[in-house]
Amino acid sequence: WPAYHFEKRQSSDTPPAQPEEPTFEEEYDFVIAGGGTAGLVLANRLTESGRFSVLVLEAGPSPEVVRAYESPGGNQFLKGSAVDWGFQTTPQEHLGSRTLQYLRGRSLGGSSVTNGLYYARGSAEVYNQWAEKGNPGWGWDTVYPLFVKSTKFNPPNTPELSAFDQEYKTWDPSAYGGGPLELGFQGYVPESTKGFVVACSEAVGIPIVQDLNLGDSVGVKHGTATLNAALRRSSSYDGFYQQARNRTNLRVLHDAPVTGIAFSDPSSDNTAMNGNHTMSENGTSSALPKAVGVSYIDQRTGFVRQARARKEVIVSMGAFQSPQLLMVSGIGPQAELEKVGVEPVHINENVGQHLNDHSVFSIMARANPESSTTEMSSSPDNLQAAQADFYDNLTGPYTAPSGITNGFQKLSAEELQQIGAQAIIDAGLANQSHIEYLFESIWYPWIPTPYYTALPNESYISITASSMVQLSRGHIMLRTNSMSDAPLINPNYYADETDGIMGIHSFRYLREILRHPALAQFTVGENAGEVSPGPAVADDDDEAILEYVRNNTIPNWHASGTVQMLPEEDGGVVDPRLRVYGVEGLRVIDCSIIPVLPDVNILAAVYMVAEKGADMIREDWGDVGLDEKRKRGVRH
Ligand SMILES: Cc1cc2nc3c(=O)[nH]c(=O)nc-3n(C[C@H](O)[C@H](O)[C@H](O)COP(=O)(O)OP(=O)(O)OC[C@H]3O[C@@H](n4cnc5c(N)ncnc54)[C@H](O)[C@@H]3O)c2cc1C
Repeated sequence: WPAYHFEKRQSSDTPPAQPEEPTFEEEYDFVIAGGGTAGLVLANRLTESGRFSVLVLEAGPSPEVVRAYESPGGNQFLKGSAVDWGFQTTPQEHLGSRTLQYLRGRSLGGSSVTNGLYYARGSAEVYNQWAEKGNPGWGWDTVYPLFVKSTKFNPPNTPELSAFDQEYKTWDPSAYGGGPLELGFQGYVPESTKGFVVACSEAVGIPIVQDLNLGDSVGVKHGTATLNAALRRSSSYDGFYQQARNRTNLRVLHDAPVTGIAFSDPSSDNTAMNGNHTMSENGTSSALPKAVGVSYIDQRTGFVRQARARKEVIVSMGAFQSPQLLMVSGIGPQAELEKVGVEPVHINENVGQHLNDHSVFSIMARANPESSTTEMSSSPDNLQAAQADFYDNLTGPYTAPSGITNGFQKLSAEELQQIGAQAIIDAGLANQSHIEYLFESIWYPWIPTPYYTALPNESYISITASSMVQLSRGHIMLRTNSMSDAPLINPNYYADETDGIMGIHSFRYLREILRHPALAQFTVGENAGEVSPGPAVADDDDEAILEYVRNNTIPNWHASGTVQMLPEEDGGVVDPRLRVYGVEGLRVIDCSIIPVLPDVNILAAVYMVAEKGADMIREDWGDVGLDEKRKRGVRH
């Protein structure tokens, strides 16, 4: 087992280093920058065989500083907490210049610790497109076993299943394996949720299906959640990290933000931060600069440290900070690097570009208190009672997030053409689901709406639409050359006209779902209880509908594509083995590499990307035969 160098290599009797030469205090085979969803999957898989040493550097704390993360009902307390980055977008040109809060997990486990708990894989067609666009080995048939491998399904443990449970809490056991990520169903389900499922089916024609995780993403059913059998969140921290944490070849540091990547320079024998100079590890010269380590701040001591990666640096800092780290380290668009005075290592105009995301907007309706979970959060007493129910008996509304029952609708080619959305067909997005409908048993989202003010003595439900074929693209740009400053985040929602067409169309479908008697029976007042927008927006007034959509849009939190896996000439930053173009020894493995957004929420895809990334790294470094070892019962 290779020894680590935890101590400073230099002592008083060694000659001082050249000024531009980093002092690597530690050495590992792999250094992973970012201990989030993907980062901790990699940490687990790369230390599994015992052949490699791995350092994970995570900017945020342990998630246990915000214990609300573990309970489904505690989800409402995470935004703005110590485990959220507190990002804001730039003013959104097509949303009335609104600045949006953009949530991102900031702890070990990253956004898998703070997300909405919904788990689904999307359509086979999407992954087949990943492959067709120049990424062999990423088609559905190849990646499906990796989805299975990472997950384990927990059947509901309620002794007597309700009618709803029996009808809609369904799953196909063959779609899940014995992996560290646990899946199951939320506990408490308000009756209105069933109304939503039936309304999706009868009003909009979305089929009720047994399972959405088999490669066909069209359908509606009760959602699969990242919950364990005790209804606690299963994140990459709870699953992948806990399984691996005692391995002696894994070192995980939280409160350790990465500040830059060190590169070797093939034309020189030195190593420097930001790619100025260096030599490769074994002294051989290479045609390309090689990532040889990272710098980071150890926040427990306040000291800046530098860790050497003998084999590779892996960046897993998510859609905003992965491209930011590449850029401040010298890989990015020329103008962007020049703007902040970063010396280039490799100019690639695609870094930070092509930001692809889903956004949502909702309509809200007054509801019977028992059909909603509004009351749970309406007073400290109510919340304490709900928490007691959860922690003492595992019952009550705190056993559920506010909503993870979603329906996915596919529009026919004729319908897309008829509404003026030919661009979606042209973009190759005809054979997948097009609109996601989400049910929330509360007022959602939490932003103020100019149409109605939620009142403390009323209960609400909300139904939400999200286009799964959004064509607008945004970007990430640098504010400064420091990782301490948040990047400029511009998702650019509704820049593309077709997104507006889809918004108007899905608004009308939302109303049809709400007005269907199966759901309307749980509402209070006229117009199926609709208070936002209510009568201010007529069914046939496209302009007013679009205005409403623009006023109520927030992110669906699926930012991706800023370090796309595509040929460089087609907009790519990483190749099909997730290696960054133009340099050696550097991969990016997280949501930022996704080249075509899945037609669903993207957590499952991120776990799959990390599983595949780990497989490829092990293959490239000769760590094969793992399955053989498993068969022989070798344990690590
Ligand atoms: C509020 C919210 C709700 C969501 N809901 C759902 C859902 O219900 N279902 C679903 O499928 N998807 C959902 N998503 C999306 C999904 O959770 C994310 O796409 C996915 O978790 C991203 O994984 P990642 O590994 O790419 O990034 P992350 O998990 O965000 O990990 C990146 C990590 O890098 C760390 N980092 C950043 N900068 C540095 C630095 N300088 N040094 C060291 N570390 C750094 C971060 O702190 C973080 O831990 C949601 C996301 C959010 C934010």
